[in-house]
Amino acid sequence: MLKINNLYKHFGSLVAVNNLSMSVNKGETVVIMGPSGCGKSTAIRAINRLIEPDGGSIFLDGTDVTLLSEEELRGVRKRIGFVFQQFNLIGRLTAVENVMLGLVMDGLKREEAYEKSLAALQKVGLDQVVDHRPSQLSGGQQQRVGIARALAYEPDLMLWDEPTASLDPMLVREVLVVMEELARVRETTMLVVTHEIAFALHVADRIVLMDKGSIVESGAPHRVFVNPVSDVGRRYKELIEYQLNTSSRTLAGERIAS
Ligand SMILES: Nc1ncnc2c1ncn2[C@@H]1O[C@H](COP(=O)(O)OP(=O)(O)OP(=O)(O)O)[C@@H](O)[C@H]1O
Repeated sequence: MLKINNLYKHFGSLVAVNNLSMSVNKGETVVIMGPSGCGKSTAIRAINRLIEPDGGSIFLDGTDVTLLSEEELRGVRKRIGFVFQQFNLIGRLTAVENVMLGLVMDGLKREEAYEKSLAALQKVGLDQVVDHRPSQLSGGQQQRVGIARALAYEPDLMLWDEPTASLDPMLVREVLVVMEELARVRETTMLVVTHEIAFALHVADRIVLMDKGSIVESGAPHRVFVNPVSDVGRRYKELIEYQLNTSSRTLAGERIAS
């Protein structure tokens, strides 16, 4: 479905993505993780050329998107759903109107756009609030509208760039549950940039770890986090062990201060 070869991107003297090669098979959920600033967002944004790569190729179903004209790219972008950290909803439109907007602008009849949008909102569990405006929705619900907006296109590939990063921690779970369900159904191939370790451990088919613009290791979550071969992998392993250990000690009633 997606094959990236030797992707390269620099900003002035800073090399943000260096010789990155990876692939995602149809129906797979692949999670990219790594320290802040290691190039995850740059890499994922290069796939639909929100960021123009400086080198390498990106094949989506055999088509190299780096070679497409602006018009051809518009067609390909419809097959790629993108969920950002910011929801970017339009405040004066209702949830369903926010989802419909792109479809109508792309020439779909209003009724058809409405039906598709309702179905997408149902998939993210928002069928009860389709007429609410963003200000009437929680952050988690707003992000689910953002997800529905991408799903309404029935994309072949969904790209997620830290979809929970701007959410109140109490609302993160509801978005992760929606993502988990989409991964489970496997209609959509997913490439996810996230710092949510539990999601990566539980849901990813494969983890890709980056550091300083390059992939330092990749593999099944259990292998990467239990037997890491990179410094970044070992740091994640330590973090998981710390979180598990402190959570279980606290649940057992053991606390530093009482
Ligand atoms: N438009 C830009 N102009 C200049 N430098 C940029 C630009 N976008 C990103 N960078 C730099 O490129 C590097 C990679 O950034 P990127 O956002 O891809 O990292 P990231 O791994 O997604 O980080 P985070 O986890 O904090 O979101 C960083 O050093 C960043 O400051």
